[in-house]
Amino acid sequence: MNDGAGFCIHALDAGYGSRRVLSQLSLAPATPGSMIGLLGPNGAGKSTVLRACARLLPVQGEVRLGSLDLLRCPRDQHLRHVAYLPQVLPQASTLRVLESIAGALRATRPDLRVGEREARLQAVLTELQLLPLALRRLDQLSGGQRQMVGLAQALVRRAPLMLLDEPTSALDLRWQMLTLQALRQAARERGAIVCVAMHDLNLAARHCDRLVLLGAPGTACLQRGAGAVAGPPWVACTGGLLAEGAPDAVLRPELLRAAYGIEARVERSAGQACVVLVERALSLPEWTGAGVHRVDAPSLRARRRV
Ligand SMILES: Nc1ncnc2c1ncn2[C@@H]1O[C@H](COP(=O)(O)OP(=O)(O)OP(=O)(O)O)[C@@H](O)[C@H]1O
Repeated sequence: MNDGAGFCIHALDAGYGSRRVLSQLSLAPATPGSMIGLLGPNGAGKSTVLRACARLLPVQGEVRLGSLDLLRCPRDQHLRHVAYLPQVLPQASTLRVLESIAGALRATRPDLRVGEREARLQAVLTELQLLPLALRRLDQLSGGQRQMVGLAQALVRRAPLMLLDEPTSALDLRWQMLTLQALRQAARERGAIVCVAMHDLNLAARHCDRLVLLGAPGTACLQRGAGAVAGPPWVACTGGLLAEGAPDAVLRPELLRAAYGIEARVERSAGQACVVLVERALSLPEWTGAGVHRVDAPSLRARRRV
């Protein structure tokens, strides 16, 4: 399915009305079969990157999958190539799990024969161990169970590019592991490119080939200057791309401090994966220094009057 096409984001601008969230964001190209973890604190813009690539926001810049221009290609082409899983859980409707996954596949791949659709449905339910829930109604599932159904709706499409927004946020440890194994498998066996926003740094370190770390807008950050490839020397900047590269190049105490405002140690597991141990949250002045946006009481009152 994937013709060897890399995923590129170049000079991407995106935001909401007059609020600019991403400014000239460029990332190193991702190769087929790779898994990229999108990291950063709340509000850094991870969802905005994914929504921009899913064409859910007005954006400027370039997003390509090989030769395909994902921002301007016909909608059906985009649907065929990109599976997007939003942060919100599938709606708690009276649909059965099986119907909701089948419906997602039918809507996005009407070209597939019935037999192929059935085979994919069976495969995804088996892989995610969802068979016991197949005939249950969505409005009678727990939050984590519905999150797994959302993941199944995305996986069943077998798109060459998968964009997933915190797919493990509501899951227990076993389902977290099953989810990441299924994504890894999609990358390894089908050559899919998987881009996943996450808050669990240790899961990201263990499963992703490459990490992209975004900083909170309005905070003082460190960046390697133009290109922001992970590694010193760091220079001051505000928000945006802090670092990208292999997990051990990105998960470094000074970068975690700049991005999240935490003091952390980074150690190695027996399998040599990075393990982040958070010691404490920094106070705002410690974290942001002079870069913090302060809103004093008079200016807040003045804004309320407008
Ligand atoms: N619909 C919206 N309208 C206006 N501003 C928005 C909207 N959605 C998000 N934002 C703002 O855009 C910025 C980036 O938000 P985004 O949801 O991309 O962050 P995130 O990194 O995914 O955060 P989180 O980890 O909390 O999900 C934030 O400052 C947020 O307040």
